[in-house]
Amino acid sequence: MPLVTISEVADKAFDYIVIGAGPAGLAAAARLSEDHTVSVALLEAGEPNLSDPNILLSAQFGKTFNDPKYDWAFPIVPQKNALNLAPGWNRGKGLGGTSAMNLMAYSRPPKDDIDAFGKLGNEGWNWDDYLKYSKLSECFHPAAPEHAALYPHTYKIEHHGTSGPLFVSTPHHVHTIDLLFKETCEAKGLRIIEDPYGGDISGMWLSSATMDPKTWTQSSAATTFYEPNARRQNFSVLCEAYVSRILFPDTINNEDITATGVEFIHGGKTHTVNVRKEVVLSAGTIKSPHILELSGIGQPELLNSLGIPVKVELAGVGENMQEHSLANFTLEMNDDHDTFDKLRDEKFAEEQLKLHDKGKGMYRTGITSFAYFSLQTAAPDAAKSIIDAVAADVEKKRANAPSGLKAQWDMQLEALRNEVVPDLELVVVPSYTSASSPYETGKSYLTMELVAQHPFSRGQIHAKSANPLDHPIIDPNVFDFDFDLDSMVHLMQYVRSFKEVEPWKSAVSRELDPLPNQTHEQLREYIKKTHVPCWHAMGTCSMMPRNHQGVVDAKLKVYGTTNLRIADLSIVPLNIAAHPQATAYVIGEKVADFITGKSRV
Ligand SMILES: Cc1cc2nc3c(=O)[nH]c(=O)nc-3n(C[C@H](O)[C@H](O)[C@H](O)COP(=O)(O)OP(=O)(O)OC[C@H]3O[C@@H](n4cnc5c(N)ncnc54)[C@H](O)[C@@H]3O)c2cc1C
Repeated sequence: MPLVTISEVADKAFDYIVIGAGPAGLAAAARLSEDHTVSVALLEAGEPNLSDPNILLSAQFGKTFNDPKYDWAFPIVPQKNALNLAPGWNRGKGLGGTSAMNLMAYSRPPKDDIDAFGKLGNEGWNWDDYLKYSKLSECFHPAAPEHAALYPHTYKIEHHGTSGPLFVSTPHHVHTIDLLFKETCEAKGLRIIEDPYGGDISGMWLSSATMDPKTWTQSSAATTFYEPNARRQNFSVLCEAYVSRILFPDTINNEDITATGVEFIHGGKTHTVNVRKEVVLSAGTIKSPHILELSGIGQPELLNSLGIPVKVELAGVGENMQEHSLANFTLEMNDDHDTFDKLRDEKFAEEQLKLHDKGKGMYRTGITSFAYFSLQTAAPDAAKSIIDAVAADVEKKRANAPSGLKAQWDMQLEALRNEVVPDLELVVVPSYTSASSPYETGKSYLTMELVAQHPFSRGQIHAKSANPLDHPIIDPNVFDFDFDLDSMVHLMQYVRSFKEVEPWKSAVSRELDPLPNQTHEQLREYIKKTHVPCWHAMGTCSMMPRNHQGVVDAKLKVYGTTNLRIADLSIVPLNIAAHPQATAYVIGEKVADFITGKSRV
């Protein structure tokens, strides 16, 4: 059914109600509505934003940032371990959720990271199962001949789905810089990965992107799971429907409670929609715990203090939040490369736009070069003492930590000692981002993004008040463990050592940010001052046993309820070494099977 109006939803009843149209929510809703005998309503707070060139056209990264039409732009609390700075959190609003504002990199985590979910007490969660579900969504396209001629693309077709609805293809890329990075990584002794989508990502590889290879436009959850199914009569999608809470009966006894419907705000008025079978909460890592708390599910002390009647006591709601922090390392290059910077020239950009209409030009460009490796690779001499230091820190913090967190930290320490599991990431962004030096026309720049993958620090997201329109209080608590900062400094020193080898040595003209020859201490300050979130927060409704401070069980059912599930990145209990959209799609695919009780893999 095309987008519906309020009169088709308010006071009506549906078999399933899904809250939030991100990759997980839309995948779940679309899969459930494949059964024509059931009715599915999806409520999304944002606008449809369909066919919007600000979203669809690639290589204009950041175009939708901080614009309230597309972005929640959540504020966070000042970070005490990072100079009290508070870099805001972008999150997508509208059909497609954050997949409609993301940078399109498509990556899967390493096998160990997914197997870790199972080890935390979640039966049925393991790499083999993850890969099968991931392939269900994927429609993989190898590199076009014009790209394959310039760069040695490799892939293993057995790692890919070829008949799913999500286009995954090799975008146009800055092959001169991708080759430079590849050869430098080889010179540094890193492995070159033939295909990183089979659970082994340790080394350098070229990424695919969620991009339609026919139109060279962004494949978001909206183009993947909404548009092709928009005519289904049993699939009702209402936009600008801001969910304020999930409804339960007023009187409760000691039994698990059953959601009767959902309350939402549309056009300034509060409405209700009733549910016959199940509610799926897919409002993302920030808003899902918020909606749970507004509905009376969470920590009783907090809910009482806000005047929200307690329906289910669940200590883990809004806790265990883990975000990747990112720091930039900007370089000026000697030679001319086709970097995004060229699009700063309006005339050139206009020409490229015309070319895009013909399936050509720079507006097809994606971010493609990645490398993942262990701490031991980046800092062979210091790794042991760094790991001993974080182990000692964990020991100090254990006394006050819940049991689930202790189990996570133990697993993280084990993974850190295992040189096969990647801890650190480099992303090559062919663009200028320096804050300390002015941009010079005609020059080519490159930014290495540095990201630590498995932070030990844990943050929180909690309701600020009982008013659903108030943003929740977000405290990522970055660098609470010194390890999270220190490992990034070692990563930066490792990247700096690239200049000791060819071809990097001859290709880079100078380091802009941070300035050259800075000490370890100066780099710490640089990272504290300039770090930004990598937009990968997870864990606020963690899937773990209830007595380990879990919020959902292995079938994503919220503890203490009979018919409320959560399907989005908030359920991931331990952060993964990956950009997470592929995982959000997997969660949406899986929840549909949990609900129907029929496995499609
Ligand atoms: C700027 C940016 C760049 C990124 N780049 C990449 C990348 O290149 N590759 C990658 O893999 N990942 C990337 N990510 C991350 C990835 O896009 C997200 O992790 C993923 O979309 C999360 O999916 P989700 O379904 O959990 O939640 P979301 O995609 O966040 O979806 C949640 C949806 O719920 C809606 N919602 C929230 N509250 C309410 C409410 N009260 N009522 C109704 N609806 C509500 C939201 O509007 C949204 O549509 C990026 C993220 C950002 C912010």
